[in-house]
Parts: sequence; structure tokens; C-alpha cells
Amino acid sequence: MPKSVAILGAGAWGTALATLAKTNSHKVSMWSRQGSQTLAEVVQGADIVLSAVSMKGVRSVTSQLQSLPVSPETIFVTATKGLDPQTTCTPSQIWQETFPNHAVVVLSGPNLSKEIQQELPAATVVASSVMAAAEFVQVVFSSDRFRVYTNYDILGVELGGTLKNVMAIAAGVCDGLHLGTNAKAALLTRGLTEMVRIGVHWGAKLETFYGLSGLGDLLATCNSPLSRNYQVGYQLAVGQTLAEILAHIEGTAEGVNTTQVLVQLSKQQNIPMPITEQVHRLLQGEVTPRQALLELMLRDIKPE
Ligand SMILES: NC(=O)C1=CN([C@@H]2O[C@H](COP(=O)(O)OP(=O)(O)OC[C@H]3O[C@@H](n4cnc5c(N)ncnc54)[C@H](O)[C@@H]3O)[C@@H](O)[C@H]2O)C=CC1
Ligand SMILES: O=C(CO)COP(=O)(O)O
Repeated sequence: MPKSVAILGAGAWGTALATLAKTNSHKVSMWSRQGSQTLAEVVQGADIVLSAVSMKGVRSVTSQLQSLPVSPETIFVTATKGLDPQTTCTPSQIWQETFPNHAVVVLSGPNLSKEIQQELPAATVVASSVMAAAEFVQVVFSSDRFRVYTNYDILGVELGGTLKNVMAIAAGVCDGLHLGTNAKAALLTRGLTEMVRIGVHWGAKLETFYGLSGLGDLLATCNSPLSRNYQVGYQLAVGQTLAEILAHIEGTAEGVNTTQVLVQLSKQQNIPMPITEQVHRLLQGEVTPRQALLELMLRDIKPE
């Protein structure tokens, strides 16, 4: 039975998700700031409203939608991977706070949009406290090239996709400096430890970080030149400035803003995040990539 899916944000990820829903014969309408259709027209009668706008647009889109008549049955899906710099909220927290009576679903996984547009196989996770809503979204997007799993741990699924962007910047630096496979394995493993440490402190489930939305997305993003966050790190390592990189990058590298928010929170809450801290100092221009590496290697020795 075809469903009506409204996709907000016509960037790389919104467009790829629209393709997946259309392939399953659903009725898809898209909204973007530049598009010809109004937000009201696009969301009218939608079974699913899926947001793939970048973090900086989430607040403005939710508040525009709040004033529109949206059916109480509509499920909101968020596919944004970031943290709000003003409130430090995750995107799903903003959606749920704006629409407390609606089911909110997080969609997150190892999903480089260019590969999905090339029709390569991929898997993802849809998480919600309302399992019927997660299952509805699972059916709408599942196909022989996109395998969708459900999960109850909204926060864990959302944080996996968000926190790995910081590690992807570090991974790009590691590859740009040609530090080798041992260094990369150490970085990703210790990076995952850091993601788990803060995520579990905030209430996410440990095991979620070892699934597709955590380790899975960490591996995809940290090993692919298609990742914009990886590109930021790589280009810093080969001598470009952050301003130069951001002026030329195609799309959004959320990890730059996420690092800022994370460092602030980890300091306030006294959670050690040494890799994130060095990524932050590098993005601020306080250390060179080589100095950041040395800082990490020369930390006090300790048990694993
Ligand atoms: N591209 C990818 O492979 C994946 C991206 N994501 C996440 O999806 C989100 C979007 O990523 P992309 O589509 O790649 O970025 P993009 O830069 O291609 O598109 C961002 C979209 O957000 C919209 N937007 C930005 N500010 C807005 C505002 N104030 N009001 C309304 N719309 C606004 C833009 O117009 C654009 O349509 C990010 O959070 C990213 O981390 C998640 C999985 C895969
Ligand atoms: O989240 C992604 C893949 O799962 C996309 O990563 P980038 O935003 O770094 O391109």
C-alpha cells in the first residue's frame, strides 16, 4: 500500500532517501528553501515527514511546521546527524519537544549518500520509543538494496551517527599524514571508547554503539573519502586551512560544529575526550596535525 512521504531538505541525504522511498512506489514530495512548493503543501496528508536538513536548519524547520496543520497520525523521522549549538539538544529531542504528541523516529546508519544513489547495498537503523512507528518507517524504506533494522534506543542510535563525525575528522587527519593501518585501528578503537563514554553517561545503551549506527557508521565514515568530515581532516593534514576547506566542500560537514558542542559538554561534565579535544584544537588552529598526534601519543600511560 503506497504511503505519502514528505522529505524536508533536498540536499545529498534528503535526495537519496527520496529515491529509496520512490523505488518502493511511495508518493514522495520534497521541500527545500529554494523549492517551488510551500512547506504546508508538502506536508499535507503525509504519513511520514522526514527531515534531512542540516543541523543549522532544524530549529527553523520545526518552528515553521509547528504553525501548520499536521495530522496527529503523522510520524516525524529525523535523519540529521548533529547537536544544536544553542541548547546542545540532539535533532530528535528538538522534534519531540516541538511535537510532544507525535511519534518521532531517528534514522541513522552507515549511509554514504553517494553510494546509495549508485544503488549499492546498505543497511540502516530506525529507532523510536513507539515501536509501531519505527516498524512503519522500516517497511516504507526497506528494499533489496536497503536493509532497515529497528531499535528502541533513540539516543544511542542518534549519538552514534553524530559522534562518529568527530572521529571521521581525526581519521582523515590520520590518513592525510599517512600514519598507517596500526595508527588508524588504534584511533578508531579509542574513538569508539570515547563515543561510548559520553554516550552512556548521557543515557544511551552501551550495546547500541557496537551496532550499525555506532561502529558501523564509524567504519564507513572514517574509511571513505566520500565523507565530508573525513575530507575536512584529510585536507587539514595536507596543509589547507579550515576556512579554505569549508569554502570548497560539497555539502555539510557536521563534525565541525559537533566538536565544538562536545568539547563544551565534556568539560562541563568532566568526561575525558582526548581525541575530540585534539580535533577541537586543530579546528581552532591551536595545534598542527602533527602536534595533535604527539599530544595523543604522549598522554599519561594507563590501563586500557
Ligand atoms: N550525505 C550523507 O551521506 C549523509 C548525511 N547525513 C546527515 O544529513 C544531514 C544533511 O546532510 P546532506 O544532505 O549531506 O547536506 P547538504 O548540505 O547536501 O543538504 C543540507 C540541506 O539542509 C537544508 N538547510 C540547511 N539550513 C536550512 C535552514 N535554515 N532551513 C531549511 N533548510 C535548511 C539545505 O537547504 C539542504 O537542503 C546532515 O546532518 C548529515 O550529517 C546523514 C547520513 C548520510
Ligand atoms: O553520515 C554519513 C555516512 O553515514 C555521511 O558522512 P559525512 O557527513 O561525513 O559525509
